Amino acid sequence: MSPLDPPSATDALHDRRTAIAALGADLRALVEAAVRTGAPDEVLLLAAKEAQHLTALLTVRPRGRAEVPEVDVFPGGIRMYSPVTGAGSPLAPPLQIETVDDGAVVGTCTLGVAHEGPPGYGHGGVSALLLDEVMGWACSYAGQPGMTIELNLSYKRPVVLETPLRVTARVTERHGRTNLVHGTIATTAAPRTVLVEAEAVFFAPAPDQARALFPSLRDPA
Ligand SMILES: CCCCCCCCCCCCCC(=O)SCCNC(=O)CCNC(=O)[C@H](O)C(C)(C)COP(=O)(O)OP(=O)(O)OC[C@H]1O[C@@H](n2cnc3c(N)ncnc32)[C@H](O)[C@@H]1OP(=O)(O)O
Repeated sequence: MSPLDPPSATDALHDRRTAIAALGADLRALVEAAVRTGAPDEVLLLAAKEAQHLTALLTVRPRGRAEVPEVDVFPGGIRMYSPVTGAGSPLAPPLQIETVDDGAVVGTCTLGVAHEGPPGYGHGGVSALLLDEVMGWACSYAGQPGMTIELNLSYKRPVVLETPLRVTARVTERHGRTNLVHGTIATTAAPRTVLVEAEAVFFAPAPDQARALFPSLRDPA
């Protein structure tokens, strides 16, 4: 099975993922509203109280720092709370891994004002986040899920907010457990005009290293 194919889910798992995604979508709308609001101070203070109430509501059986959520398929699969692809994460655009195009992994997303760097444009660190993720997927797709050990970016043109983006990555060379990966960000409307280009090195940990790094995984090998 390709790491891009979602595994079949039970009804309970499907329902849980659906509920997580619903909360994530509303939290993202809330974050975007919060960074754009012109509401008066008293409304901000009222919203802060409501946010405290929501935090208390959700602070029930929180998972441990390194615990892999039951709803996830790790590595190389669904990660509901990923800050990049996670449908349940208020931090994620979220980026959708859509297709494998001639050996390259392609993801799409649209950045909001919450991801702003220069006014009207995406933060350079957010571009790095998107590329790092899709480049990691390219390694998984090539059969070696790994961790980034080097990431170099060239920012050629600013990344416009509220514009559908296309992030691509492909493994260009493999040396043992090390993969060299090339990635780009463009708009979906002009996929040949590269806005950001990246070269990265990923390392696929050996089974012993993976066990030490991810002790909560059942079979990291
Ligand atoms: C189950 C597996 C799961 C995989 C994870 C899926 C994540 C999915 C999430 C995706 C999210 C997106 C992705 C993320 O966000 S990943 C998060 C960001 N990345 C990290 O946190 C990685 C931090 N680094 C490490 O933990 C260790 O370095 C690792 C574990 C990777 C290797 O450990 P260690 O160093 O002890 O192993 P080794 O001594 O055998 O070296 C191995 C080779 O690597 C070379 N080298 C090492 N470091 C560097 C460096 N800085 N620059 C250049 N090269 C470096 C080294 O020379 C050697 O090469 P060679 O001599 O063989 O040629």
